[in-house]
Amino acid sequence: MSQSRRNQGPMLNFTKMHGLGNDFMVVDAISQPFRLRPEMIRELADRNFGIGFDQLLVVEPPGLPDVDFRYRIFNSDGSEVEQCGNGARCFARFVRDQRLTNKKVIRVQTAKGVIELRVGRAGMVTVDMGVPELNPPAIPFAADRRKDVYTVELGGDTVELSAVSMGNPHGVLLVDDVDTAPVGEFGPRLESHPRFPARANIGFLQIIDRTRVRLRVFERGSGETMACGSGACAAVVAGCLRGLLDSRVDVELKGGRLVIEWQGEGAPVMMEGPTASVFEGQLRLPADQPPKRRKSTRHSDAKSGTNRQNNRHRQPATSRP
Ligand SMILES: N[C@H](CCC[C@H](N)C(=O)O)C(=O)O
Repeated sequence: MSQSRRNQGPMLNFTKMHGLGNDFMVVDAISQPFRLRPEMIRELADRNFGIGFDQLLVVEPPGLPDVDFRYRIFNSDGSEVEQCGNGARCFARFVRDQRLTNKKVIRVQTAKGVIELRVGRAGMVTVDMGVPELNPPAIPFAADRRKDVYTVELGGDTVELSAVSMGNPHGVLLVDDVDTAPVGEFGPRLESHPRFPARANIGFLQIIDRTRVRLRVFERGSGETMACGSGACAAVVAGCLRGLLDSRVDVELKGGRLVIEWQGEGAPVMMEGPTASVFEGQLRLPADQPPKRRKSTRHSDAKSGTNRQNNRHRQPATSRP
């Protein structure tokens, strides 16, 4: 066997998806061996030299009872994070497209808890994003007590922002017009501001009226994206805490619209929006990725009790050459 063949690892099947232009590489790590190092994720995320994506989403077998899958999320800088709202909707579509389940209500374990995904018609998915966390230590955000609006020193400037966790940390600033907001200047400086010890996603929120807003988000670990689902949730929470929004809000992002509902403190934030599957691909992993064979887990609908297997999308995971 040639040297080059010996240096080649297994093939990896993936699907490219997006939620309002926030785009993802999605991998079924149940049916095929998968393990990537952060530098490999950064290479694959590169829009010139790799596949190009904002986040990598990985489907794993559940680690908890009464949960269908585990959902791991990696930013384009290789960092693993706790939540991705647009990704959660695409996750629900992916596991059904790949016949890993035929359930319409899917429970998914993330690094920070369990979220419930409800598949609707025409690619629409509703996600229960959980109860927002507002206590500074849990966000995490450095503050001596919880406030609805904090003043943050930023070099010679000071900015007012709300701090919210949707499982992942967000800072939300009010702006008059998102088109002229200082996203490129303040985004990176606030993303890595010392008061956000785990860094943060930074939302720039323009209130149109009590039921409509516009939003741009400079995402932690990925930069400005076309849309941010958890950011839309955090922005509506911030607007409600300031008494500026009703409980159901249309959030206009660069890539399109999400509908966010929040009934107030202690209630979960509900997010509804579209999903899109763009293409399926294969790549060959480097040889130093020893396959960890997992037993294949097929999920069946509790009612039908049937397992549907689909090889339509997937080559059998190749063993090492
Ligand atoms: N950049 C985020 C993860 C992706 C969130 C976003 N794509 C969404 O739809 O919620 C973070 O580091 O917390």
